[in-house]
Amino acid sequence: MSAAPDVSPRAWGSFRVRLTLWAAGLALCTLLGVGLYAARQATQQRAEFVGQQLLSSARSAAFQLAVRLQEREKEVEILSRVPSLVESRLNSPRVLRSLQLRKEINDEYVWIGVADASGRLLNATGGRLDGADVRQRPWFAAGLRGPYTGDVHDDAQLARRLAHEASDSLHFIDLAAPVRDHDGEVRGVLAAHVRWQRIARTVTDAVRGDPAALRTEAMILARDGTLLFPLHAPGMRLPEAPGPGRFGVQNDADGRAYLVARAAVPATAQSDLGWSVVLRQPLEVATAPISALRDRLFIVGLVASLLVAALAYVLAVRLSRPLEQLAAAVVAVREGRSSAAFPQRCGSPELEAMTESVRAMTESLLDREARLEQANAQLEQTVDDRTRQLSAANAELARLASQDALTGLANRRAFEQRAADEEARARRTGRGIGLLMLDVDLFKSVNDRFGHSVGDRVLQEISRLLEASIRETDLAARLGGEEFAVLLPELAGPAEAALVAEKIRLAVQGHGFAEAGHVTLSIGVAWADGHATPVVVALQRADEALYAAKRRGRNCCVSADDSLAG
Ligand SMILES: Nc1nc2c(ncn2[C@@H]2O[C@H](COP(=O)(O)OP(=O)(O)OP(=O)(O)O)[C@@H](O)[C@H]2O)c(=O)[nH]1
Repeated sequence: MSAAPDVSPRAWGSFRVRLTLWAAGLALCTLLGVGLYAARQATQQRAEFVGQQLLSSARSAAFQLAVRLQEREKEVEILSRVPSLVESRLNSPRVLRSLQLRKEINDEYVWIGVADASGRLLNATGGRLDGADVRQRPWFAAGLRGPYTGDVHDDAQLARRLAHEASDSLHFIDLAAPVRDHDGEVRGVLAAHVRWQRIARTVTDAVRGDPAALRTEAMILARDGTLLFPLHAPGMRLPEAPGPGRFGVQNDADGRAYLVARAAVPATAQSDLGWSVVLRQPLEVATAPISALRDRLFIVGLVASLLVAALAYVLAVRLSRPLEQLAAAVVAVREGRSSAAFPQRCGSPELEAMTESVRAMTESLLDREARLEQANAQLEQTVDDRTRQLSAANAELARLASQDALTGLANRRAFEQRAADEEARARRTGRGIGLLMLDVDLFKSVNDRFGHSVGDRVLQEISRLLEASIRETDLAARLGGEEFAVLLPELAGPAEAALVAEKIRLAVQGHGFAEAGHVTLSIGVAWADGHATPVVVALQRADEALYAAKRRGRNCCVSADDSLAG
């Protein structure tokens, strides 16, 4: 037999909690899934947008850097053609004055000097380099041929001589232009060293002005990809920097992700150094608005999930309550309680249909059970009746088995049974049993004269006389035909038995039979004490005494002892 289902409140509570958790979890997963997908898309678009902005800023910074460099190139080229340099001696104070004025106008120049065509420095701002041999300087050889712009280089010796010690001040750009006389003959070379830091700062200034460039780093790369600016890590290379005019996402050596945009610095009128400006911004900064949006979406999703959970709980309660009532009603029916109450309102047609079906099924089962109980009760009543009838029939059978049909007296079998019982009692009590054997005298003639039926009625009347003559504790029996016997238990002695016999004889003798007149009895009397004379023997003796009475002329009582004596 299968176990009954658990319909306890705990089970229903678990159902509600599970439904609520499923709904909340589903809502949270859906919202998070959609939110994360949307945030991912928005992050990509934001990165694209910011990348374009960075690229645009990089292009602008590269252009400004080119303009700045070109301005310096133009200044040196113009300075090489001023009248003082064309006309005066290159080592004259006038030339020095022109150089110094030029340097004072723009502090990007760290040094301006002029060398003669043989490579000897004749005049220079600061005066410390005068007379120096500059033939090995790249700017000198190039400056003899035409305007020259050298790439960024460090010059510790120059810096020391100019009393510059900061590392970012050790880097310079060399500009040079030939100094010609009116005939166009080269007289010397004008050279200027520009502080690279000042030139390069153009790109940071350009980026700093962009409010969107939060935590944006500006860099300048040489043609070979090495870092020219800033100079805190000279010689550094950006890993997989995008090509000029492009942007992308890169990780630095520490694994931090950056949006990187690279723009080529346009060539100036006299130089093409192959620089490029690189701007990079941490990806997390670039996509910070999306991250904030994602966080807000997460909170909104969480709140929405809680709302969905609350709604799901209300729904679960509404769904489970009628089911709970239905289950309780079914349990009440199963336990035979009369308090089974089916839910009245279920909230949905399906549940109401199911409730109605269960109610109808229950009523049908209860009706069948009642009818079965009624049938059982009827069956039990019938069985009881039949048992009673059977008991009565058995009792009747027992009675018939122990009773003489004609006279209603005990029959031989009942007499012998009773005699055996009394014999056992006599052995215990020591009181004897009187036994009488009786026979109707000349009964054949009664039959012959009045008919057999009159004879029967005579036998019946004699039986009543016998019963009337003895105690209730005595027993009269018809042994067969016209022969009777009487058992007289608990007598004091054989004399008492003889007295009873005589009493019976007199009663029959004195009785007037309606149809047959007078009838007499012959009676044999014997005594049983349960020890020396058992009942069987006493009956034998009584029978013999009866025959003795017959022989003496009938209508008399003969005791066994007398008969033996006679
Ligand atoms: N009506 C009637 N007669 C019976 C019944 N049983 C035995 N008898 C008759 O009783 C008679 C007995 O006769 P007997 O044995 O000759 O004895 P008796 O005529 O009584 O003579 P004694 O006993 O010598 O005095 C028989 O005629 C039996 O038919 C009975 O149940 N009813």
